Amino acid sequence: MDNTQEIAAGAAIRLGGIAKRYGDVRAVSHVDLTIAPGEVVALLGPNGAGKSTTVDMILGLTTPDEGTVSVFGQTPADAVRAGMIGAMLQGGTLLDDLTVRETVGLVAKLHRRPMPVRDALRAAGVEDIADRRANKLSGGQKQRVRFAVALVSDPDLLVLDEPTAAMDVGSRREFWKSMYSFTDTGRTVLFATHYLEEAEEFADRVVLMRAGEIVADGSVAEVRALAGGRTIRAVLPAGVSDQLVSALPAVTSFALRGERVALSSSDSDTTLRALLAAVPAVRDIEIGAVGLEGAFLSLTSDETEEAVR
Ligand SMILES: Nc1ncnc2c1ncn2[C@@H]1O[C@H](COP(=O)(O)OP(=O)(O)OP(=O)(O)O)[C@@H](O)[C@H]1O
Repeated sequence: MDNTQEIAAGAAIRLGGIAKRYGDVRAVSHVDLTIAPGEVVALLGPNGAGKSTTVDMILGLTTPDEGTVSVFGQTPADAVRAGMIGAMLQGGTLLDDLTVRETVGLVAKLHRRPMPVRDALRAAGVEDIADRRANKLSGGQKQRVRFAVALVSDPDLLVLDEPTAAMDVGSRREFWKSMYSFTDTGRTVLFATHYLEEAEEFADRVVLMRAGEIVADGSVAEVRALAGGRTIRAVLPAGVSDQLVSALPAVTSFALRGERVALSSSDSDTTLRALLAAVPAVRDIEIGAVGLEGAFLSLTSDETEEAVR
C-alpha cells in the first residue's frame, strides 16, 4: 500500500482532485479533502458553490469526471452497500401511504446490520408520530423521518444536505440535539448548510466552497481568522465614496449604506489610521471580531478571490 492509499484507508472520506462539469458549468473543480473518522464537518457556501455535487459524489450518486472518491477506503457504492453511509438529501421522497414506522422498517430490511427501528425512531425524535402516514406530516417532521431513515443502517458516516432546511427554530434545536448523541459515539458527519450559526455551533471543522473550489478549510476560529479577524463600523460624513472606502489599506470587503460603513480588514490598525487620515470627521467607530458570517461573506465574494489563495 503506498502512502496515498494508506491515508485513504484511514480516512472516513477522501476526495482526491475531484472535478465535475455539467456542460459549460464547472460545478466542482479539483477538490482535495480528507475527513478523519469522528470529525463533524460543515460544508458551507453560497448557492451554486458545488456543495450538493460534492455530496452526490461522496454518495456515489454522481461520478466525478476526474479524481477519486473513497469512503473508509472503499468506493462510495461499496460503502453504501455495506451500510457505512447514512444520507439525508434535499427533498428525498417518502412513500405517502406508509407510516413513519413502516418507512423506517422498510429501509432497515435493506441493511445487513440495522439498528432496531425503535431506536432509530427515538434518536430522530419521531417516536410520537410513528403511526402517522407520510402524507400527513409537516415539512419539518418529514425531515426528521428522513433523519431516522439515514440513521437506521447504524452508519459510521452521516452525510446530510441542508438537513434543517424545512425546520422551524424549535425543530432545528431538537434535530441538533439528536445529532449530538449520534456524534458522541465517535461517528463522522458531513453536512452542507446555509445556516452559518449551525456551522459555528455544531461543526469541528468548516469547509467553505465557492465556485466549485474550497476557499477555506479549518476550525471556525481559523476560518474567521483567515477572513482578517476584524470588522470596523463607523458613521461617515455625507459624500464619502465607495472608491475611497475600497482604496483603504487591508480592506477585504465592505458595505457602505448611506452614511454607515461596515468593513472587514486584515489589519484593522492600518485601516483605521488611513480612515482617520482620509476622513477626519468619521465618528462612532466600533471595532469587532469577524463572525463566521463576516468570514463567509468575505471569503466567498468575488473581490477577495486572490486574498485567500
Ligand atoms: N444536474 C445538473 N445539471 C446541470 N447543472 C447542474 C446540475 N447540478 C448542478 N448543476 C450546476 O452546478 C453548480 C453547482 O451546483 P450545486 O447544486 O452543487 O451547488 P450547491 O452549492 O449545492 O448550491 P445550493 O446551495 O443552491 O444547493 C451550479 O452552477 C448548478 O447550476
